[in-house]
Amino acid sequence: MPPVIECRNLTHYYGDKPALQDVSWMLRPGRICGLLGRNGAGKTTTINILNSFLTPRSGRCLLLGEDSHQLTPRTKARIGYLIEGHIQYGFFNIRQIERFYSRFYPNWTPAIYYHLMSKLDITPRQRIATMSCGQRSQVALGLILAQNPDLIIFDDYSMGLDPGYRRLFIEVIRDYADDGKRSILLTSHIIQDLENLIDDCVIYQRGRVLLDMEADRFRNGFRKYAFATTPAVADAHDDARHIHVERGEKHSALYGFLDERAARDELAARGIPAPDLRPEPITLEDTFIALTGKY
Ligand SMILES: Nc1ncnc2c1ncn2[C@@H]1O[C@H](COP(=O)(O)OP(=O)(O)OP(=O)(O)O)[C@@H](O)[C@H]1O
Repeated sequence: MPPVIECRNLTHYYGDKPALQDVSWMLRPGRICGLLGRNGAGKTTTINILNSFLTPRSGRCLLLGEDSHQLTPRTKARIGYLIEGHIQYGFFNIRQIERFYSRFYPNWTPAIYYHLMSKLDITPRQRIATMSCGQRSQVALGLILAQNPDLIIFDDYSMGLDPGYRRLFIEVIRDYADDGKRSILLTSHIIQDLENLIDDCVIYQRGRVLLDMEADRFRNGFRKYAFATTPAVADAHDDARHIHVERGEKHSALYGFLDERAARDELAARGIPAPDLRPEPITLEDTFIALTGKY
């Protein structure tokens, strides 16, 4: 099966400042992919190329096999985007906007929309402009899901959502992709939300792909080992091998795709004694911070 999204050697500059440098990755059909990275890493630039707001300096993106800047109407109808700003038509209420949108989409499925709306604490006549930020996001989500797209791209869906709405959003997305036929790309800084959602992750760092792998390999393979700090311990970051040593006051840590034996060998090779080395549990967010840095 051909990829649903394919970014090929994307390079983009704003003036003479590089934002993306030779970035390549793909989203396979039926998968949920998290595009992650610290502030300014290049995620929105990529999304803007995908939705053809931006033309890259070089390289290209294919969406459902077509160039992202030359999508046919048929292919456009198979893609839903949730980008900042959500809904422009704030003067409608939820019923009016549903009727308005329904005319543009051949596969429109109102039940998906109204199911989600039934979970919101709003009155039927309430205008979208008077709803809270989180409620407007849910309306936007409902309007996208009702289009029944094969591919949905969410840029920073979590902005302004409280934990309850974030949870609802995640559950709705998971259910939507449950049949394994729809594909989803999302960006978010709330890494813990993605822990049990994403199948794949692509992590950017300063406009380059730092890591691109199945989330299970990432979740299960990346480990943290703690050991007592001694004078021999110094901070060290080997981005190419994804190995990091963090010196703490009393306890230090080694992070990497390493089993315990490889962790001992790694420290020994660095001249760091660690007789008390022990594995410690690690979350997806810890992993992200270990790989991309705290500051
Ligand atoms: N219109 C622009 N003009 C100049 N520089 C820009 C412009 N848009 C983005 N940049 C710069 O390009 C780099 C990548 O920005 P981008 O918005 O793609 O990052 P991001 O990963 O989406 O960040 P965030 O998580 O903070 O939204 C940043 O250094 C940013 O300052």
